Amino acid sequence: MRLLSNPYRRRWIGWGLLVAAFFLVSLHRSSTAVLSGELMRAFDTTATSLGLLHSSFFYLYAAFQVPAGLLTDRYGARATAATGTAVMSAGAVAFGLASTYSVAFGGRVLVGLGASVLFVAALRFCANWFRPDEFGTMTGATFSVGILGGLAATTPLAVAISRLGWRGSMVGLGVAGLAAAVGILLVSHDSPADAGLEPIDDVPDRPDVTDAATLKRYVSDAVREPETWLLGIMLFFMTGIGITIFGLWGIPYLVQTHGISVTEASVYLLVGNVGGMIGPTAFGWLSDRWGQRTGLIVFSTVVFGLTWAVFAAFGTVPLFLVGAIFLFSRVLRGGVPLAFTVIKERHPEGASGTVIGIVNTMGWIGAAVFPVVLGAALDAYWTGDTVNGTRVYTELGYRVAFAIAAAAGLLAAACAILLHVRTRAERPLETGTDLEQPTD
Ligand SMILES: N[C@@H](Cc1c[nH]cn1)C(=O)NCC(=O)O
Repeated sequence: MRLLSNPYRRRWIGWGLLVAAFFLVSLHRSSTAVLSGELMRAFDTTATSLGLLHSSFFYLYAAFQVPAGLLTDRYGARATAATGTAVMSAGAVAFGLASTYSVAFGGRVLVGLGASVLFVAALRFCANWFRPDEFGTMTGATFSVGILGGLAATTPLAVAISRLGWRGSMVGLGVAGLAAAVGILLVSHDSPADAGLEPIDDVPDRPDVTDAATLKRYVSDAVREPETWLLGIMLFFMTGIGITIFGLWGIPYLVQTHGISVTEASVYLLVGNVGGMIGPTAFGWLSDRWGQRTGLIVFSTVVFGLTWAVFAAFGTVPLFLVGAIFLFSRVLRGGVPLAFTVIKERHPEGASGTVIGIVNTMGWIGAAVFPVVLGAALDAYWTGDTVNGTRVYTELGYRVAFAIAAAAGLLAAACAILLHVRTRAERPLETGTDLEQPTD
């Protein structure tokens, strides 16, 4: 019981439940790769209808980031996250039990809708329970849990499917999500005061909820601020290219240019994702210690652009270097989630969810756009070769795709540098005070 009545312990349990639900979001988001064969057999789908089932999640997720932020600020992180987790989990159960494609599609739509609130709600919770000089670490740690959820959608999900079947696995994830929803409702209160607890030292007393008229003003203030667009455009490139290469074209590139198996290729992506888990938490922690945000974002965007420039320049990079580059570049890219910390710190406390939702939207629009852009580049250099009906792309095609990724990285770096220069004159993060200040 002391666990729940001590605000310093309670905040970790509340956050743990929220990120457990966010872990499920990431798992569902990436699950179609492993589920695809089963779904084709169960519903006799074409590649197009399977693609629709997969991509509908991303479109819904992107479209609902702003409403998710508004709901979180208006009704609180607890109510919004518990409802979202329950909707997502009911969708997973419906998906697992579906007897037709339409029911499965409806279930997947519910999963996407419910899932869309959890990242924003988890960060809004952190804004109310953690000090400003802890928020960078919490942003990074939340992001890292997202990467872990994506990892769970690979071999662990495949093992679960082989033991429980795809339907049993989906229903199981749904039941786990419903349990998380109940836990969030019981424990993840909007603030220490809302939970009836003593305040936490140096955590400013924040409004649990914001009224609708004030929220409208916050949205118009945010969209008029150039920094919002610089952060959003930077995330558009970074999330878009990252998700496209690590979620889609990375495996075909390794298989087709190095002649290795899909299983072997997936090990290199796994190594990259391990880096992707370490980087955000490490950079968040460093950022809080150093009182530095935008300089770290600049560093990460430059490393990102240079990484893809290496692949664009050399095409077939030796495999040991591929592993090393994937690992280190993903670690060093860990400064990017600080974008959410920066936007939160530029606006009033009651707008945290809304402004985080606004910039996150742009990242996920990138994730919808770049698979098509890089796919078109590969198709443009395709020479007509196929193996077992699958297109085999040329090394030149991959180099052009990587050159686009490098150019996207440079544009992201330009946004980050501009942001850094514009915000340099503002006061640095004051640690240990009850004031939140714009950083850098
Ligand atoms: N972990 C990220 C998603 C991501 C980016 N690159 C690979 N995965 C994340 O948490 N993004 C925010 C969200 O809304 O999921």
